[in-house]
Amino acid sequence: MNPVSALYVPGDRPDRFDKAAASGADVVILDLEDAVADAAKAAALDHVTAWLAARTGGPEVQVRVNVGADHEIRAVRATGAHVGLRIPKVEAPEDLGVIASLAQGLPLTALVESARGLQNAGPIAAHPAVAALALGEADLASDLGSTAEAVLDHARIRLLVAARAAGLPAPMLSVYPRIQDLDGLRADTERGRALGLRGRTAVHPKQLPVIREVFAPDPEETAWAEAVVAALGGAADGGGGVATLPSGEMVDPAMLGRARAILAAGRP
Ligand SMILES: CC(C)(COP(=O)(O)OP(=O)(O)OC[C@H]1O[C@@H](n2cnc3c(N)ncnc32)[C@H](O)[C@@H]1OP(=O)(O)O)[C@@H](O)C(=O)NCCC(=O)NCCSC(=O)C[C@H](O)C(=O)O
Ligand SMILES: [Mg+2]
Repeated sequence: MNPVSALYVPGDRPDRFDKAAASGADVVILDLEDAVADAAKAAALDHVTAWLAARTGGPEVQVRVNVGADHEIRAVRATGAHVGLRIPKVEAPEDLGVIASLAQGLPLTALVESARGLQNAGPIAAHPAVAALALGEADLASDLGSTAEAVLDHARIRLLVAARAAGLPAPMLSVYPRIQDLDGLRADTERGRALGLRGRTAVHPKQLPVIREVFAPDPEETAWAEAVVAALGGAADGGGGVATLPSGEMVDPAMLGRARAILAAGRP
């Protein structure tokens, strides 16, 4: 199944690393950036690298490094752990040159968190070291001076288009910082899902069940996808053709890609 949930844990809270790994999140993000005060950054890097070096299994892990902190990438690389690197505040593909060479093949998730980054989302996504895009909505709102839903939706859509045009997966949604407001989390996550984003990053384990529920395979969508594949199986492989579903909907190969993606996303 594609990852749909990720949990941030501050790098200076090693007491929480194992909890995060056992939380059921598909991805654990060890944060060295904004969740860690400047005075604690060196100790956080030590905690993160020690944990990575000792780790023997568990969910996918990413490390969010600081802007310009090449030594952090070197230190993570030196652990030999196969982790992803989450690169904050990427504004242009040139920002990734040195990082990509230091990363030596570790997959990069580029965080787009500014107007300039959003303008350059296409070229950033096309950088060969970039495996995924993600939006940093809090920083973006500060840069734009707007928290309007329409502005946020616009940013989400632009990021989705940039990612898909570069052949990358649909981005996950950014964090929802109001931890106690699970109804608000659900509503906002459903809005993001309807736009086409897939999955969400969390800041607290209690947010994970809501995220998982919103991104669970939708039985109606799955039934539609199965019907499309059943109706078009032979015709599409043979180069085209139309069919009519029992519901009366006309379908042709244009719908087959989406149907197959829905079925693939629900498969373990
Ligand atoms: C937000 C928090 C500081 C809240 O911490 P706290 O008040 O201590 O939480 P609780 O008392 O409710 O904790 C209950 C139990 O859950 C465990 N817990 C809590 N949070 C985590 C976590 N993130 N990972 C693992 N485990 C967690 C506690 O240990 C308790 O367990 P137990 O004692 O066994 O009952 C805190 O949740 C936190 O630090 N969250 C992560 C914050 C973070 O990383 N932020 C940075 C990413 S978001 C961002 O940067 C924005 C982005 O860049 C943008 O621009 O948009
Ligand atoms: Mg940010």
